[in-house]
Amino acid sequence: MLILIAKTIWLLLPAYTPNNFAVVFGGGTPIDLGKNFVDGKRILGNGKTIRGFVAGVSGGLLVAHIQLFIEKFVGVELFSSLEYSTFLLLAFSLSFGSLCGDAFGSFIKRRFGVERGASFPILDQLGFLVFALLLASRVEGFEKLYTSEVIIAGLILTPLLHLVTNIIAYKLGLKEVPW
Ligand SMILES: CC(C)=CCC/C(C)=C/CC/C(C)=C/CC/C(C)=C/COC[C@@H](COP(=O)(O)O)OC/C=C(\C)CC/C=C(\C)CC/C=C(\C)CCC=C(C)C
Ligand SMILES: Nc1ccn([C@@H]2O[C@H](COP(=O)(O)OP(=O)(O)OP(=O)(O)O)[C@@H](O)[C@H]2O)c(=O)n1
Ligand SMILES: [Mg+2]
Repeated sequence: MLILIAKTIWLLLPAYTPNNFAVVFGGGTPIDLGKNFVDGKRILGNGKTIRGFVAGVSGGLLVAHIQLFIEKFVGVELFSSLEYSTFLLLAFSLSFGSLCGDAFGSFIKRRFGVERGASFPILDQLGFLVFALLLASRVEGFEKLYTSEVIIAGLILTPLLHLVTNIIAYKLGLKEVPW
């Protein structure tokens, strides 16, 4: 069970850490350039910035490469079981998909009139992961690594990890809210 948990977190880190890097390095021009949707509300809001998106995807790719190095060092064969080009596509799909899912979550929250920064349970905790996995599922060899056990474990673990890391971020003064 512990192996499955560690394997799941390991395999999902390239989808998790973009959110962390976005918090740390985000800010500046919003992705929606401050514009409103047809309903008169912001498209995404000020919580989704271009710098946060770019830093987040880059951070996810960086973490994935550190993981690849660690795997080769300790002799674990997960990401390192893939051709490098396939690994790169998988890491990019997870990172890019994660922040696209995060942005889509913001789009939905704005449509419901939920203020930027307000909590929207389930969507906040899982939206990014669903997008990341959907995009990554198109990559050859995905199902070899992301088995149904890993995906189910990820869907259960992620809300808990999301809560814990948001509380850590709030305590570190990186976020105004602990969610
Ligand atoms: C390279 C390797 C091997 C590991 C690097 C992992 C890494 C860089 C972890 C840092 C993640 C962390 C704990 C950050 C805390 C402070 C911080 C910057 C938080 C900011 O993010 C908060 C929040 C923002 O998301 P939001 O926009 O949706 O509100 O982040 C959301 C959290 C998630 C999406 C899930 C995050 C979960 C993790 C990053 C997993 C944490 C890793 C462990 C508990 C260690 C387990 C590792 C192994 C090998 C089993
Ligand atoms: N593409 C992104 C995603 C996140 N962030 C930064 O990370 C913080 C936390 O992200 P999140 O909780 O997803 O955004 P919220 O501020 O809660 O905005 P929303 O209500 O739209 O989710 C954001 O405030 C923002 O500073 C960013 O700059 N760019
Ligand atoms: Mg939020």
